[in-house]
Amino acid sequence: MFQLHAFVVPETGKEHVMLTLGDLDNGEPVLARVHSECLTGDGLFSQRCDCGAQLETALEMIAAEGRGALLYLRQEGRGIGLLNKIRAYNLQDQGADTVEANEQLGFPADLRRYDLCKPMLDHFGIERLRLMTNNPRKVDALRELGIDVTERIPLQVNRNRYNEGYLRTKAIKLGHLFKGYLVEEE
Ligand SMILES: Nc1nc2c(ncn2[C@@H]2O[C@H](COP(=O)(O)OP(=O)(O)OP(=O)(O)O)[C@@H](O)[C@H]2O)c(=O)[nH]1
Ligand SMILES: [Zn+2]
Repeated sequence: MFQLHAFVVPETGKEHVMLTLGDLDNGEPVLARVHSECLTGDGLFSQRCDCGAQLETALEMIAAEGRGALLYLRQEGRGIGLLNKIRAYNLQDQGADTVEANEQLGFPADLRRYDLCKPMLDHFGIERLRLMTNNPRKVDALRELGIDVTERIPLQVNRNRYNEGYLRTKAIKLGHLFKGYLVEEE
């Protein structure tokens, strides 16, 4: 049984969520997922990304350990918002990849920030994480905030014919670490 905690950032009014399970402030590194909002994948079962399956698997892994945390950050579409992500999907349907589509809309490839993770984790006395992610830039961003990421745990799920190109672009252009793509697992 997870506990849900809601946070609000006063400057933006954005509401974020943290799901927790077990005793988190005993000093042992916490199995954690820092997940960015994806309404289409997380809520509407879209198969063109890996978000929904990653969310489900992360929660299953935390449940299996009986201890962990999931930070659900409301930065849809790598920070460009839902409408712009749908515009980006349209451009991708016309041949652009996920990075080119962002650029054609006038955005950088990834606008996300992870600053708010620090006060959310501090609230529970969590200092060290075993982070479930394929994204080394996420690990770096958390470390720069002073969060001790003791381990990166791969979260490679839901590769299918609809998201093959998307996952490949993430490996080649965004540095994600996937087995079986250009960039091998370290
Ligand atoms: N702009 C844009 N955002 C996308 C696209 N596909 C998924 N997203 C968003 O990307 C975010 C998820 O990012 P990912 O790169 O899949 O994953 P990550 O969180 O950086 O890395 P992992 O921890 O390995 O999952 C969510 O906010 C999605 O809404 C896309 O084609 N364009
Ligand atoms: Zn997604």
